[in-house]
Amino acid sequence: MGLKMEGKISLELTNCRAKGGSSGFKVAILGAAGGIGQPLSMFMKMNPLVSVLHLYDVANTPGVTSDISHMDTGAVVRGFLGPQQLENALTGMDLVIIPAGVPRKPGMTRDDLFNINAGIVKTLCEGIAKCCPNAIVNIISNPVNSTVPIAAEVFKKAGTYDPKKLLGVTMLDVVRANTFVAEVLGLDPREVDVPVVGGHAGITILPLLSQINPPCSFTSEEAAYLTSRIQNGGTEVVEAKAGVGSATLSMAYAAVKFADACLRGLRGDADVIKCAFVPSVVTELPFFASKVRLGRNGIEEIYALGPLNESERAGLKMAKKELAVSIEKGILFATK
Ligand SMILES: NC(=O)c1ccc[n+]([C@@H]2O[C@H](COP(=O)([O-])OP(=O)(O)OC[C@H]3O[C@@H](n4cnc5c(N)ncnc54)[C@H](O)[C@@H]3O)[C@@H](O)[C@H]2O)c1
Ligand SMILES: O=C(O)C[C@H](O)C(=O)O
Repeated sequence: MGLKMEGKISLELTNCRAKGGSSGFKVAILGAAGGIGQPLSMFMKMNPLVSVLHLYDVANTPGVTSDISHMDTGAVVRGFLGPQQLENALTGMDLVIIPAGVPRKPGMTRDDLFNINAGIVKTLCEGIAKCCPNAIVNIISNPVNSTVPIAAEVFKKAGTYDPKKLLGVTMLDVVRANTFVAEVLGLDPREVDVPVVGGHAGITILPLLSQINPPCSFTSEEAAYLTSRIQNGGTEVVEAKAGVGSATLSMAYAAVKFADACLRGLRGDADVIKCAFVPSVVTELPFFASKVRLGRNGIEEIYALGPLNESERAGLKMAKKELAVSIEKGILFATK
C-alpha cells in the first residue's frame, strides 16, 4: 500500500506508526475547540507528562486536532466530535479537563450562564462516570461555584463519587492575584504566591493578602484596590473583549498550570500544593476553595484557612453567604 490514497496521505498508515511518549498520562479536554480549549490543547500537547491527548467538542474538533497533531511533541492526539464519540473520548483517561460551555458577555454574571452550562456539565460528567470513573476531573465551566456541586451529584448518583478527584479550577484567580500584587510591590510575579480561597465569582473570590509568600504588608488603600481588582479580574477581561467572550489565554495558562500540578501529584511528586474549589470541611459549606495538596489519589490534604485579619474575616462571611446559594442551586439542579 502506498502512502498516498487519492491524493491524501493514508491516515490509517500514519496512525499505525504514531508513537507517543512510552510513559505518561492520558488526558481528555472537553470543549477543546473553544476559546480556552484551543490554547489549552496546545499547551497540553507540549506537556511531557502527557502521552495521549483526546480532544472532544461538539464542533470543529477535526480541524483543531489535525492542527495540533502536527506539533513534534510526544503526546499522541486524537479528536472526537459530537455526543456519539464522547464515550470513546473518555475511555481510559487519567485526567479530564472541562472548559465546555458558553462564556459571559458584558453585563452578565457567571450565574447567568447556569441555564446553559449546568446541563452541559451534567451530561459530560455522566460520560465520565460511565467511561473513566477513576479520572481526576478539573472543572473550568462557569459558574464553577455551581458546576462543581453538579458534578458531585452526578457522580454520587452513578455510585462513582470520589471527592478526592473532583476539583473546580480557581487557578486564574491565583494567577491574577500574583500578577496584581507583584505590580503593586514592584516584584517579579513568579516570586509571589497569593492564596485565594472561597469560590470563583465576585465577592466569593477571597484573596488572603495577609498570607502572601513572601510576607508583605499593604496600606488599607492598597489592600482594598487589590481585593477589588482580583475579584473583578474576569469582568475586566469580559468588558475589554466587548462581547466576544471572556478570558481564554490567561485561563488556558492557568488551566495548564493546574493540570500539570494534578499530573505531578499523580506521578508521586511531593509537596504539590495549589488552591482549588473542592469538596471540603474547611468551613461549614460542602464545597470551598482553599489550598490543597495533590498526590497519587488526587486531593491528599486540604489545608485550613489559617489566621485571617479583620477585613478577610468580613470578606469570608459575605463570601460564604453567596457561596451557599450557588452550591445549593447546583445540587438542586442535579438532583431534581
Ligand atoms: N474557571 C475559570 O476561571 C474560567 C475562566 C475563563 C472562562 N471560564 C468558563 O469556561 C467556559 C468556556 O469558555 P470559552 O471562552 O472557552 O468559551 P467558548 O465559547 O470559546 O468555547 C466553549 C466550547 O465549548 C464547546 N461546547 C459547547 N457545548 C458542549 C458540549 N455539550 N460538549 C462539549 N463541548 C461543548 C463549544 O463548541 C466551544 O468550542 C465558560 O463557561 C467560561 O465562563 C472559566
Ligand atoms: O469572568 C468570566 O466570566 C470568566 C472567568 O470566570 C474569569 O474569571 O475570567
